[in-house]
Amino acid sequence: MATQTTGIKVTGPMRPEYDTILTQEALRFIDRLERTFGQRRIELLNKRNARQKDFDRGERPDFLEETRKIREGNWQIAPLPKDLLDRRVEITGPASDRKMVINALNSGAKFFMADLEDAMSPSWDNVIQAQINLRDAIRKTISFVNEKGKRYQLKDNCSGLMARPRGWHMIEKNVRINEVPVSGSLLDFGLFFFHNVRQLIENGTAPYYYLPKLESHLEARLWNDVFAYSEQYAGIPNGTIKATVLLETIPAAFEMDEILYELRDHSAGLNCGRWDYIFSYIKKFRNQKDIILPDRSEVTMTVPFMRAYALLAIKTCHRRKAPAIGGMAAQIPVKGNDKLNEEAFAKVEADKQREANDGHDGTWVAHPGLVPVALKIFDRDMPEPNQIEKKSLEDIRITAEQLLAVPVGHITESGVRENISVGIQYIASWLRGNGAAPINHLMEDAATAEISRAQMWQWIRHPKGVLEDGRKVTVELYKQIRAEEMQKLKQQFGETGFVSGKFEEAAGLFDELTLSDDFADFLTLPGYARL
Ligand SMILES: CC(=O)SCCNC(=O)CCNC(=O)[C@H](O)C(C)(C)COP(=O)(O)OP(=O)(O)OC[C@H]1O[C@@H](n2cnc3c(N)ncnc32)[C@H](O)[C@@H]1OP(=O)(O)O
Ligand SMILES: O=CC(=O)O
Ligand SMILES: [Mg+2]
Repeated sequence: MATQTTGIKVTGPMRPEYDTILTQEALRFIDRLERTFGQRRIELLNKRNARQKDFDRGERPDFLEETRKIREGNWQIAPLPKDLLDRRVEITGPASDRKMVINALNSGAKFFMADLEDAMSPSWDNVIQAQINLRDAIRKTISFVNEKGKRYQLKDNCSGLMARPRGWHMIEKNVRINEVPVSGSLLDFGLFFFHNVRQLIENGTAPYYYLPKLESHLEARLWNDVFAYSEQYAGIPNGTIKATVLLETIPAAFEMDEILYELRDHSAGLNCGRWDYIFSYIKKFRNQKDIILPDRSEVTMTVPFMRAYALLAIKTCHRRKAPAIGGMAAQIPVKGNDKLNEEAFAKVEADKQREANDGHDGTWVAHPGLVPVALKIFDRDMPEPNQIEKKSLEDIRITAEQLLAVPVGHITESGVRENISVGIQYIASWLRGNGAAPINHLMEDAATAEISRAQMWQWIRHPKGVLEDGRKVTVELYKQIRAEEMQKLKQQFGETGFVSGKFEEAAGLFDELTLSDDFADFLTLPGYARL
């Protein structure tokens, strides 16, 4: 690989093994990426801000006139490599948790999406431990011994691997060039690529990624250019890297074709990231007087705007011969309560059944116990490796109005309580270094917590933020319910657990996110300053 002296510096602590990831050569590559692409990243983030101002003035997104030719053209993505043809079940989990990485790869899922994004709190130790874990997993040397002496290692036939780097908005403050933090996305992508590209190719696969939170095809173009540059740097053919874009923001829903087109040499399709998508709907339209969402529990995949987006993703992908992967049901197994457990499994099953019927080519699960549930449905209803040829959805037409349709529903006191309590509990977990948390028997990650805090912000300020019993959601009501919910948490966790669990700190951040008139783009931005 090329050499060049650099001004890149690691300012985070170096613990055992960190020097095997943060090598001079790897840092040189990150330096090249940052110097080549860093400025474009900032410009694209500025474009997001400008677009938000349009939405705040009442504008609604629509399909772009300037890219009509791409939407109407007859092109396809490059043929998929053999191991990406069948993705019927993918399991996800934080890449920093060594035991979980092994369990995920042994789970029977086709792929493990190793998360360096919303299921992983980006503490320095998590960021580097994740890279150590993935490097060892790819070389099949990974092992783990738990407190009882149980040894974990990989089975012979384990899942394929995909990595999800942080989104374009995140920085890595512990690696700097001329004192300026590098992009979290480029660091995560780059370290994984640098250390594993050769080994992955030797294993008969390649570097595969999931790309989160894209808001436009120009952001996809930036990723594509990063991929092409990296392939050249490593001396491997263009198109070796493959990436699945998480279709999880409202503006991106209007640019599905364009995103696939930009990445056509590197595309492995789209995934319906439902939780961020709901968050994006609230965030983008938070200042529009006719748009408001009901309780989080009522915004399911069957409400019209969510349904429209999933169907459009399948239709668009299949027209371009790309896979359309489904999303994550929040239910996880419930230990020690058969009835609740059965209900949770039934909900996941219904979700996966809907996805298979609609034409998705595979789906996500949050827990190894759910792999068989999703497998059973896709094995039965998708005997072929995918449904790209079978489900064109040609007769379905999705309009801009359908993508934006405001769902009807209720805002309730229990919805307010749940948002406050779950939001604070999740942020506390995140501040403790754990970005995926089971709360009230549901999987919570940064995206689900974003919904909770964004709803509170909007309900307080929006004229229609009124409870079904007629009370307006106000700052006073928020403060009263927050105090009551904090009291409950104190009782539940005890005085010591409450203090060590960082609940006060989390509530402070939740207050800031809810009460400040400036809506924070992501909770992980002020959160990261506290890590
Ligand atoms: C909106 C989005 O971005 S979705 C994608 C991001 N979200 C995620 O990736 C969440 C992934 N899921 C998880 O992290 C976990 O399942 C949680 C946090 C929700 C629940 O975790 P736990 O409470 O530890 O689950 P539980 O106690 O049932 O674990 C039982 C076993 O399953 C394993 N396990 C649980 N979830 C996973 C997983 N996703 N991958 C691999 N193994 C897992 C545990 O390691 C544990 O193993 P052990 O029996 O060998 O000790
Ligand atoms: O990343 C997945 C989501 O639902 O958000
Ligand atoms: Mg997401």
